[in-house]
This record gives sequence, C-alpha cells and structure tokens, in this order.
Amino acid sequence: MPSLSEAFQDHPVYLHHHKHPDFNSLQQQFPESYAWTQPDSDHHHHYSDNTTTNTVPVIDFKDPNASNLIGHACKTWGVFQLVNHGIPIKLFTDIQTACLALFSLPLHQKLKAARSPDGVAGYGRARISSFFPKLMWSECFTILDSPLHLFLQLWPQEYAKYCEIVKEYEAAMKKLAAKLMCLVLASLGISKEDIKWAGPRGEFNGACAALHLNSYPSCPDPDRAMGLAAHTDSTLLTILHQNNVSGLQVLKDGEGWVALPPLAGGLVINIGDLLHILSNGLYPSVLHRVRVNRSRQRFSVAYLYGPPTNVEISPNEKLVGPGRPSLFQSVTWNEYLGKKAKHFNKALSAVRVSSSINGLFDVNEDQNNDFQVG
Ligand SMILES: C=C1C[C@]23C[C@@]1(O)CC[C@H]2[C@@]12CCC[C@@](C)(C(=O)O1)[C@H]2[C@@H]3C(=O)O
Ligand SMILES: O=C(O)CCC(=O)C(=O)O
Ligand SMILES: [Fe+2]
Repeated sequence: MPSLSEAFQDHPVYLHHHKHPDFNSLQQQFPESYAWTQPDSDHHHHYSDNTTTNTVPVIDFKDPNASNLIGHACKTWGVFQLVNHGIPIKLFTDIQTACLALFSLPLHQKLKAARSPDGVAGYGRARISSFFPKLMWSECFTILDSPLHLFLQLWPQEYAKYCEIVKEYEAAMKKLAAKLMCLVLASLGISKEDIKWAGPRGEFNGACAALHLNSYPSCPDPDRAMGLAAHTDSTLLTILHQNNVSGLQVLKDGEGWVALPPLAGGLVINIGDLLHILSNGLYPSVLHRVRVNRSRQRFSVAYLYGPPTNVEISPNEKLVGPGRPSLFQSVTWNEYLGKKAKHFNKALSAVRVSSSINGLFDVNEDQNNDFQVG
C-alpha cells in the first residue's frame, strides 16, 4: 500500500520564494507580505465575527440519540463540537504542552525538521500557502505515524517524552475516529458491513491519518492578517483540539463566517471531502479558516483521518439509485491529495461526474479559490 508520505511526490510544493517566517522577530512589525487587505479597506466590515445567533451544534457523545444528532449536524453544517467523548483531559494538556515546546524553539532548530517540497511530514507553513499571494500568520508541523526521526532533530535529549505524548494522542484519536465513523455511517443508513475495510467490529484498522500541529502567534495587525486561509480538508473526517483561544470559523450557507468558540475539553469534528464523496454529496465538507488576534497565541491539533491510501472511495451504493445519480468518480486518498495539490479548493469539482462529462464546473466553484478574505 502506498503511504501518505508519497502523496505529494508528483506535486512538490516549493515555498522557497517566501522565506520561512520567524514570528519572534515579527511581533512589533507587520510586513506587507502578510497583509490580506488594505488598511481601512471595506473588507474590515466583513472581518468582525458574524453576529449570527446560529451556532455550530454541540453533541454529547453519551446521548442515546447521538447518531441522529450527528447526522443532522453533518447534513446541515458539516461540522459539530463533541463533548463527553471520554478522552482524558491530560492528553489535551500534554499535546498542547508539546505544541508550546515545539513552536517556541528557535527557528534554526525547527528548520532541522523542515518538511521537504515533495514530503508531508515536518515543520513548515501550510501547504495551501502556494495558492495565495500573501503569507499566512501561522506555522505548522505534520506528523505521520511516528515522529521519532523528526523529534530527534528537534530535541536530541527530550525527544522520547514528546514521542510518547504523540503516540498516546494518535492512539486515542484512532479509536475515537472509528467510533465516529460508525455513527456517521449509521446516520446515512450505511453499516460497517457495507465498508470493506471497516473490519468485523468497525475498528477501521487500516485507516491512515496525519497529525497536524498548528501555531498562530499573536499578531500586531490581526484585522489584516489571515491565520489559515479558507479550505476544506481532504479527509473522511477531522478531529480538532484547540487551546482556549478562539479563531476558527466555518462558512455556513446564507449566514457567512460563524465562529467556533473553544469548549473546555471539547473537540471539533468536521466532515472532509472524502466523506462528502462517500455520502454522494449529502454531507458537505465544511469550508473553514482561522483568524488571529493581537494578544494571545493559539495552538490547534488536527487529526486528519482517512481510509487506507489505496482504497477506492466512491458514493456508497445505498445512496445511489434512480433519481439519485452517483455524483463523484471513485478516487483513492492519495489520488485525491494529488488533485488537491493541483486544484486546491476545486479538487471536489475535479472529481465530480458532471464536470468531467460536460467539461463544466460547479456554479459555486469560483468562490472556492477566491482570494477574498472578508
Ligand atoms: C493528510 C493530509 C491532509 C492535509 C495534507 C496532509 O498530507 C497533511 C496536512 C493536511 C492539511 C492540514 C491543513 C489544511 C490542508 C488543506 C493542508 O494544506 O494540509 C490539509 C490537507 C488536506 O486535508 O488536504
Ligand atoms: O487551527 C484550526 O482551528 C484549524 C486547523 C485546520 O483547519 C487544519 O489543520 O486543517
Ligand atoms: Fe482544516
């Protein structure tokens, strides 16, 4: 089975035209290369958090009705917050401590574990940076399975302690993701028997995943900056832990950008593009972005969860029938990551049956690669 680390071999991303940021030296100044809007531009009106009263659903995992609630949240939002999931708080404090230790290292040290242009794992800026003319106010670190080699570079003495934290965190996320998959699929009328790689008890053992640590330093001009530009994840689902600093927003039809305030001990679960495909378009992969603020550094830990890299994902046959044509071609995760690397937010349209037959693109696709930040 090809590994996730090979996903970008044919689509290297060279970010050398912008130097790596040293945010420690940028605390006082705000270079124009990070400015997504003009000073006092009209966009400022759109910038303030939406005053909507509509909020992202919060779901109690122990609720006997959880599957229905999850189904409703996935269909209407593509995202929800999960509480009472049984993951010990200590795991969150540990992984957040690891984030702080990692991103506080001097830049030259972090660069010893830099991600290569055709690689997935390591330190750098978000891959999607290459699609934008402006820099994002963030840095990230991606881990596939074991971080041993990378952590040895970062912490020649203390690597073992941080490796252990990552190992425990990944194991807990893997279990939770499998449970969530069962509930999400059940809400679509799909059972684990319908998914070949689910395994007899729905353990989804062959699943692939990446752990993505994000740091958003405090910013001298947050209104003009962008922490992480609007994107969807290519995953089946993503499980995100944020420290107690807000910034994450999701785009809701007819509402605009809606903030997802951090809930103590809560997790954000969002649908990714592959589940959008598997659900034959019933569950939207939600467009999300991160804004930054003037005084507080924000950390987040995303567990990007997908199928074994060589498994073909296509609309489930239970969701296809007369009057309900299959909307997507079948695609493996690695193939899809390749499309994402090439087309970014137009990748879903690129695997749509209608667009490939007619050479047409979705009517709403133009907005998806838009540079607009409002
Ligand atoms: C498995 C992966 C999904 C991801 C690319 C990656 O190889 C590891 C990083 C992931 C991430 C996180 C930030 C947003 C995103 C679009 C990106 O550029 O890197 C996602 C990728 C994705 O879901 O497509
Ligand atoms: O930092 C966040 O809240 C979101 C991060 C994210 O979207 C990602 O890592 O894919
Ligand atoms: Fe994301």
